[in-house]
Amino acid sequence: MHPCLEKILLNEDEIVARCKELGQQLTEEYKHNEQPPLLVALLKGSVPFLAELIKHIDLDIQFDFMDVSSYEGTESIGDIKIIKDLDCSVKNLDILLVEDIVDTGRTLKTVKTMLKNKGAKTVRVVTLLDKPDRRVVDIEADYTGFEIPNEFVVGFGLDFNQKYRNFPFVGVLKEECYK
Ligand SMILES: O=P(O)(O)OC[C@H]1O[C@H](OP(=O)(O)OP(=O)(O)O)[C@H](O)[C@@H]1O
Ligand code: HPA
Ligand SMILES: [Mg+2]
Repeated sequence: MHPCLEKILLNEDEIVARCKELGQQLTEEYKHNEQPPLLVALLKGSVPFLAELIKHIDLDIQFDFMDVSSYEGTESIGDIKIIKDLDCSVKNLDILLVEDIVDTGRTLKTVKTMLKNKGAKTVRVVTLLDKPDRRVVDIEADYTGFEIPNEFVVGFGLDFNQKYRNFPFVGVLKEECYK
């Protein structure tokens, strides 16, 4: 195991199995919709989750990316910066926002409001991880892979200072590696 890891919280098989369940659930939820949803994934953390999830959605979906940033190291800085906006319009579309983690909830709340203000018909959220103990704004995902305790996690897209996103599992970072 990597020397900066305390433990593995979710292994690859568990994550893939949960993505399959979520994909099947989303297929059911949207299959009678007028139009398939546009998946909007937030760079960079949600990329591995998006890649796994879409294999299991049996609909003619499309996806696009936004890049917003609010973290320096392990600290949420509160102020959400847009680094890259969507390439396409969301007007009258059913949007499924794809996140790796909902932590304080600030990113999700801000992006959800932005998409609604741009005329999205509906905005729902699917997240791989939810850390409810850390929430500072009132927001919940519609579909959640796993609820996790209040520990700083890395892997499957999640980073510490841009590192460890490529781990095929989610692990807890040792405090001595970031404090
Ligand atoms: O609920 P919050 O406290 O807002 O935190 C969650 C957000 O923070 C992280 O993104 P970050 O801004 O670090 O960008 P990244 O995806 O490129 O790592 C993570 O990927 C979520 O998008
Ligand atoms: O626990 C986390 N790990 C990595 N990035 C994050 N962004 C919010 N929470 C986390
Ligand atoms: Mg991050």
